[in-house]
Formats: sequence, C-alpha cells, structure tokens
Amino acid sequence: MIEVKGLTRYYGNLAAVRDVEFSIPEHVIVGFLGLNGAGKSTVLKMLAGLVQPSDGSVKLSGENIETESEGFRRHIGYLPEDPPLHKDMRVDEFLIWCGEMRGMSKSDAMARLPGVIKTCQLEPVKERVIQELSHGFKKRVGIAQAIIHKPKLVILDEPISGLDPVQIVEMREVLKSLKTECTVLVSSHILSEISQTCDRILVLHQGKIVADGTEVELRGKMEANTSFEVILRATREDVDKVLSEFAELKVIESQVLEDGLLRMLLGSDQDRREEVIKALVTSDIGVRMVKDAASTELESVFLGLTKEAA
Ligand SMILES: Nc1ncnc2c1ncn2[C@@H]1O[C@H](COP(=O)(O)OP(=O)(O)OP(=O)(O)O)[C@@H](O)[C@H]1O
Repeated sequence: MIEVKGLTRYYGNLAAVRDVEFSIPEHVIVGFLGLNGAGKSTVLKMLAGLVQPSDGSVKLSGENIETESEGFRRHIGYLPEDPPLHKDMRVDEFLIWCGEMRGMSKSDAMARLPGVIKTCQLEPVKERVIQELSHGFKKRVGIAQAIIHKPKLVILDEPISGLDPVQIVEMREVLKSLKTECTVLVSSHILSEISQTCDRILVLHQGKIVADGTEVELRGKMEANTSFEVILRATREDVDKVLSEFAELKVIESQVLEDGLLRMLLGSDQDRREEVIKALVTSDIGVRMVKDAASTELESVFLGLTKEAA
C-alpha cells in the first residue's frame, strides 16, 4: 500500500534520515519509534509530501509522491506534533471546513462528519469552540481533521504526547478504530505508548531503521542476543581484561554505581553467560548480581536495540 525506498534527507551536512526502507499493507497500524532527534518527524513530513527527500522514493498504491503530488496528498491525512487547529471555530464547523479544503463538497463533508465524530469520540464536544477543549480533546480534533477526507494513509506525529493516563487509554481506542478505514503510521518516543496499539513497530535511530517487527519479535531480537546485566566489585579496566577473552561479547551499557560497584549490560550472539561469570570469579572479581535482560522492561529492550546499533 505504501512503499518507501532509500529515503534520505539532509539538512546541510546532517543526514537526518538515511536510506530508510519499509512497506506497509492496507489496514495495518504501524508504530514509528525513536528517541528525540531520531528523524521520525522528518520521515513523516516526507511521507506527507511536506518535506522534499534528498533521495529515495515514496509510493502510495503504486503512485509516486513526486510525480503525483496533488493527487497523492488527497490520499494522506497528517497530524503534526502541534495540531493545526482554528481555535476560535466550533469542532463541527472546523472539520467541515477541513474537508472542503481537501477537495470535498460541503455536503460530502457534512455527510462524513458523524462518522468522524464517532471514531474520534468527539460527541460530547462537537458543538464547542476548540480553544475551550482539554488537551486530549484537542488532539482528537487533530486526528479528526486528518481523516475527514477519507485518506488511505493517516500519519500521526506523537498523538499521545502530553496526554494524561485516562486520555491515553481513550486515544489508544481511537487509534485502533482508525485502521478499519485506513492504514495508520503513528510516531512516539515511548515504546509502551504505542506497543499496545500497533501491529508492527519500526525503530528509528540516528536516521536509520534499526529494527522492524512486532513487540514480541523486538523482544525476541534482544533475547536472541542473550543480553544480561551484572553488578561487579571491580574496575572497568579489570573487567575489560577478562572480557577480552570473549571477542563476540558487547558492552551495551556500563555505569559506576554510587557505592562504587560496576553495573554492566552485556550482550552476545551466543549464550556465554556461565563461562563469563566463571572467568570473572576466577579472576577474583566479586559478582554481586547477574540478571537476565529478558526480564527487564520493554523500554530497556528499546534502549538495547538503539544502543547496539549506535
Ligand atoms: N528544518 C530543519 N533544519 C535543520 N535541522 C533539522 C530540521 N528539522 C530537523 N532537523 C534535525 O534533524 C534531526 C531529526 O529531527 P526530527 O525532528 O526528524 O527528529 P524526531 O525523531 O522527530 O525528534 P523529536 O521527537 O524530538 O521531534 C535532528 O537532529 C534535528 O535537529
């Protein structure tokens, strides 16, 4: 449905997005995950036709974004991080106006409105002036303006940011219901915000895709690497001497704790945990704790994936 190849964007000398490739079929909701500055907004703006790629192509149902720019945009709905709302308009008036701006007749936009109000759970505020609404409702009006013209692809940049826990639950329901009518791409820098909503997650780090899969597959990728955390009574230098015997072992994280102990997150393609611990103990290094990284939180999985790729 959407096919992205070799997508690259430079800002001066900075490669904000490098050689990004993915494709998404119809009626799937995909999460676009990355730390601040990873390049998410830049990719989303290129998909929305608002930023010109330095290289690469984007095709929607086989049509190229560059050659079919006008037609292409009619098939895209876009919510930027700050929703573009006319705050002095009523919700219903604003949405009909947005429909007309994207080429719908007023009567078509009016006919479409009740469905959009229902999908975005805006019934209680549909006749209210936008500036009087809570942050959560404003975000939902932002989604409603992105779908009023029945786009094939909806791109939502950080729709969950700044919402309170109740609004997050309501927003997840809104996002899930969107995929019945279109394909959805939603960005976030917090994995747990989108992991429950998305069918698939693309992890972006320093402008490149470093992982692509379901939440279970992303966890599996980490577990296959048998990452484990150790707390040691030793200096980093002493530990490095021991670890030099294990060429494939990567130090994912290393930190000296307040009490002088050394905490390390180690990863390897093969399971060498027992041999590593034995070698540490034999070298008189005190091993205070060994913990399987598989038991760590999902956020650590994400951090591990991005650190490994760094
Ligand atoms: N218009 C611009 N001019 C110059 N550099 C830019 C511009 N827009 C983005 N960048 C840089 O490109 C990189 C990627 O930015 P981008 O906004 O795409 O990341 P992001 O993942 O969306 O981050 P955030 O979640 O903080 O918005 C950053 O280093 C940013 O400073």
